Amino acid sequence: RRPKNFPPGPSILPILGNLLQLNLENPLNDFERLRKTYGNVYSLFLGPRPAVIISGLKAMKEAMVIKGADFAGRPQDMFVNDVLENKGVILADYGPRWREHRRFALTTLRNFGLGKKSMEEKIHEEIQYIVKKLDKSIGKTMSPQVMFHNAASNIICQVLFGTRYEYDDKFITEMIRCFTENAKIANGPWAMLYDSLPFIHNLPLPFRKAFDNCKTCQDLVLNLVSEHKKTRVPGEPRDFLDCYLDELDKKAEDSSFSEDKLIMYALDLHFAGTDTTSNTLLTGFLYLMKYPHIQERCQQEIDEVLGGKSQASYDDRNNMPYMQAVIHEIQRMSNTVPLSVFHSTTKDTELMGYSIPKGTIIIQNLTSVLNEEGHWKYPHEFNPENFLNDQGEFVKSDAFMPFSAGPRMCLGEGLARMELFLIMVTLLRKFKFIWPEDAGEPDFTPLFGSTLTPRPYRMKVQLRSSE
Ligand code: HEM
Repeated sequence: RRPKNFPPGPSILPILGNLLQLNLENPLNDFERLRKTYGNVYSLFLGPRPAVIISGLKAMKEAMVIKGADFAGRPQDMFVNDVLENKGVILADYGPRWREHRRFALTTLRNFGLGKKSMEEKIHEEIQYIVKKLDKSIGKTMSPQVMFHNAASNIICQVLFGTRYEYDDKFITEMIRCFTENAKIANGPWAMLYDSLPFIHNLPLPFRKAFDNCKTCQDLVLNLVSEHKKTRVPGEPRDFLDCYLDELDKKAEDSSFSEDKLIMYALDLHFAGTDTTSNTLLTGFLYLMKYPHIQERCQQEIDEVLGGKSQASYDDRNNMPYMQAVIHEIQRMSNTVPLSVFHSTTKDTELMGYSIPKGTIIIQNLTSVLNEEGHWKYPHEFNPENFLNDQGEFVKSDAFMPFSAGPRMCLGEGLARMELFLIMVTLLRKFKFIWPEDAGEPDFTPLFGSTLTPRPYRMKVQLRSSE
C-alpha cells in the first residue's frame, strides 16, 4: 500500500507490484503513458519496492538540484549492486566513500589532461585510427559499431591504464562484449524480475550472464593492476591505476580506498566512458546520413573555421555555432541514458508537495525532459534549430539534461563533450557519409537498456576531397 501523501500511481498487485503494467523489454512508452495519467511525479511498485518516477524539467530540477542532497543516494540492494558487488563509484551511496572516490576521479582526469591540450592530443591520436579504418572503406559500405566503441574505449583506457589497444586485441574486444551485453541486461526484463522477486536470485536464469561478464572484466583489470604494481614508481603515476595505488600507499586510517574497490572503479569508468559516447556517435551519424543537408552545412562551417589548420581544437567550438547545435541536438535525440542511473532518497523528503520516505527508489525519466513541450522549438523532431536563436547563435536550454543534474551528475561530461566535438568535426571534415541506397529507410527505434543503442547499420564512406 502507498504511504500517506505518497505520489499517486496505478493499483498494486501483491508480490508483482506494478510489473504487469510495464513492458519489461522497454518500459519508456509505459512511463510516458503513466505520466499522462498521474502527472510528473508518480509511483510504481517494482515487486514490493516503491519507486517514484520523476518527469519534466520542473520536478527534475526540484529533486536533483534544489533538493540535490535529499535525492543523491543510490539503491543498495538491486540487481546491478549484486553484479558490481557494491563497489565502484557509480552505484556508491551518498556518503564519504562516494564523495572521496568522485573527487579522486575528477582530480585524476584533470591531472591526465582533461580540459587541457594533452587530452585533445590523446583524442586526436585515437581519431587517426578511426580515419585509417574509414580510409580502408572509401567507396564501400562499413559498419561503424565496433569502431566507435573501440575508439571511445581506447580514449578512456589511455587515462585509466596508460595504454591503447589495437581494435582486434582480446582485452578490448572482451571488455566491450561484456559491457554491451551487461548494458542491455541491466535495465532489461530479467533484471526487473530479479529486483522484484528475491526468491529467484540463485536460480540459473539468464541474468547470471551479467555476473559472468563482470567476473571476466574483473580478471582482465586484475592482470593490469598486477603489472602496474610491478612496474610503477611510487609518487610518479603514469595513469589512473598508479594514482590509486599511490593513494593506497598513504594509508590514511579512515580512507575509503582499497585495492578491491580499485578494480570495480576502473571498470565503472571504462564502462561509463565507452558505451555512452559511442552510442551517441552512432546515433549522430545515422541522423547526419538521414539529413545530408545538415551534414553539408556542418562541413561548410568546419571548412570556413578551420581553413588550412592541420587539426581542430576544442576551442574551435566557440566559432562553430551550427556544429555545436548539431552535436547537442544529436545528444538530445539519442537520449543515450534514458532513465539516468537510479537514485534513492537519503532522508524523508518532499517533492512537488508529495511526501517521499528515505530509501525510496527514484527513477529519472530524462526522456521526458529532453523532449518536453515548451522548452524546444521542435521537441519531437531532429532539428539543430532547437539550439540556435534568431541570430544563428548557439543557445542551450535548461532542459538539455542528457548528463542529468545535481550532485550525481555525470562526472565524465567534460571528456564526453570533447570527444564528441573532436571526433565529429575531424571525420566530417575529411569524409562524406551516405546512407546506402539498398538499405531501405534508416530505423531510429533504439534498442533499450541502461543505454539506448541504435540498431546496427552500415554507412557508405566517400572522401570529400574527391567530390
Ligand atoms: C555522451 C556521453 C555520456 C552521457 C550521455 C552520460 C550520462 C550519464 C548519466 C545520465 C549519468 C547518471 C547521473 C545521475 O545519476 O544523476 C552518468 C553518471 C556517470 N558518468 Fe556519464 N555519461 C557520458 C559519458 C561519460 C564518460 C566519458 C565518463 C567517464 C569518465 C562517464 C562517467 C560517469 C560516472 C563515473 C558516473 C557516475 C557519477 C556518480 O554517481 O557520482 N560518463 N553519466
